[in-house]
Amino acid sequence: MNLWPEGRADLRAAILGHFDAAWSLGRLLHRGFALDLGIEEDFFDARLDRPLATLRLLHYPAGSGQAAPLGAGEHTDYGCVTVLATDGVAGLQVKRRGGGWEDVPTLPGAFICNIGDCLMRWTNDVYASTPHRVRAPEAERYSAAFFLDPNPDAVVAVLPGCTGPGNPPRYTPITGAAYLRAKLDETYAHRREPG
Ligand SMILES: O=C(O)CCC(=O)C(=O)O
Ligand SMILES: [Fe+2]
Repeated sequence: MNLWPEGRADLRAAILGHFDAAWSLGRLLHRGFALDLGIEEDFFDARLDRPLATLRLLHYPAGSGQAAPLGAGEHTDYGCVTVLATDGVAGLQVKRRGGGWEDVPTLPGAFICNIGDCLMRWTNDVYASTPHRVRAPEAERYSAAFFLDPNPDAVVAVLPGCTGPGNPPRYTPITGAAYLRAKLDETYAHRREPG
């Protein structure tokens, strides 16, 4: 559900416009992924046309001197791909496969695109979701993260080119809706525990 501030129709239009643009970019990226994975270029189109997508608008207060060292702890995103726009204030770091954190540079006009856990599952770990975190920024920081999960009824089953002799599927097929529900249950399990 969207809650909009009153009297700011311009904000609503800008945010909905950004949502649509990020969604289009996400689908376009999937055309590239499909070509890379050796499947039909439009394979993901019909699986991302009613997606479980979220645009999260984030604000990090200036953090230097605060007790909490991080703006966001280490995590991977759940979905297929995340399209992130930032205001250019540094803070985001990605973890290299070999370990070690690296600052993500700001390129004016560019988005930061992260592979998420769902695409990792779909590709049988051929693509890896990127662990990342946000350092408490020196200055106030704004970002907008668009998370693209598949359609609720899309079946996320290991893609044909990502499995074969000696490389069995590591995951069972699951619908987009069941996948996201399981991820959210995992994340918020502590909230349901008694006490
Ligand atoms: O604010 C950022 O740069 C990243 C935010 C993020 O990783 C997330 O919301 O999942
Ligand atoms: Fe993230």
